Amino acid sequence: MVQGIANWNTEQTEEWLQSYVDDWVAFYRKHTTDGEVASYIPVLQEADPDNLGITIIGKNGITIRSGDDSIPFTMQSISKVLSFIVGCMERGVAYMLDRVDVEPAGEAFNSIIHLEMKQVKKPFNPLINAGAITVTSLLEGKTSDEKLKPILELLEDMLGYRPAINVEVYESERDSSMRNRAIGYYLLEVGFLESDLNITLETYFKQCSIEVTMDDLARIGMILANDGEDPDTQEEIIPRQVARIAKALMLTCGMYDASGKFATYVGIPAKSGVSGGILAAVPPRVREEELPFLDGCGIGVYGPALDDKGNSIAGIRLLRHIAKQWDLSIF
Ligand SMILES: NC(=O)CC[C@H](N)C(=O)O
Repeated sequence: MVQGIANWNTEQTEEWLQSYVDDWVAFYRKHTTDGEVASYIPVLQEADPDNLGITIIGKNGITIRSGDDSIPFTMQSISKVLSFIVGCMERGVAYMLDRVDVEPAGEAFNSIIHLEMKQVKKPFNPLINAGAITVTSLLEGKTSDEKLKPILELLEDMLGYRPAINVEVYESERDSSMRNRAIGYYLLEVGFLESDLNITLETYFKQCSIEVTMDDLARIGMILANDGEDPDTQEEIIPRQVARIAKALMLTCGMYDASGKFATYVGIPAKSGVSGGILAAVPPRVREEELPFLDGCGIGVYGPALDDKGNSIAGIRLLRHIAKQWDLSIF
């Protein structure tokens, strides 16, 4: 560690961190060839598999951006964190947790088997498709646009602008997602849905198609890391209890059936999506004095080449490296 860094100003610190991150992104970009872009939603196949980038937003406005940092992409499964948060804000935590469990499923994100085989009373968790579709059905509003509005408003509160829905991606998923329809029909049959199935699925496909950038994910991550408070304004955007449950879910279920490995080797609450995005929140804790500015930082990653679980292959390796180098694991 560099002597005296604790006394550096923001600019010096940024420069120092930036040089490391640039090297690491250049190195891990080569790893993108080990993965493949998602193809089951046809439009996602158009992404450039070589892309890799990261934004870190930390204390005192410290911002590190590296790699392909301005490419917009759709949230996909990352939106499940937001719909769950909005559900808790609208209905209350107890109402939501009565209807969706908080246990890792240990199956693929779009699995249906665990619902049937174990005859469960509620879906395993809000971050797999069965749970997320159930959560979407619990949101207030009669139309998909009414259900979606509070999600977009929450994003606007965090980001300072209201993100748009990528209509091409929405239509592509809507017209190809037989499996999500199958999950939806199963949920309907067992009585888990509280809204019309078609409206629920329409909302779910739209929330997955909300377009963001790595900077946006890093800001959301920073607010979650700080228990729902925007550290710049001290404003509470997400109730503390809800933000903490969201982080617990991200840590235990956020990377699908690779969540255990991610917790072990990276140790940061995170949520991925099949577009290649990763949202990560680094909760503050007592650290070596030299790196205080990374306490409570948010990280956004984009790398559309995925591993066989549906997580950004180079993105995960990059995060693992950064977490190790900078001691970011919460454990
Ligand atoms: N893992 C994901 O990102 C999945 C989201 C995608 N929209 C789906 O439902 O299949």
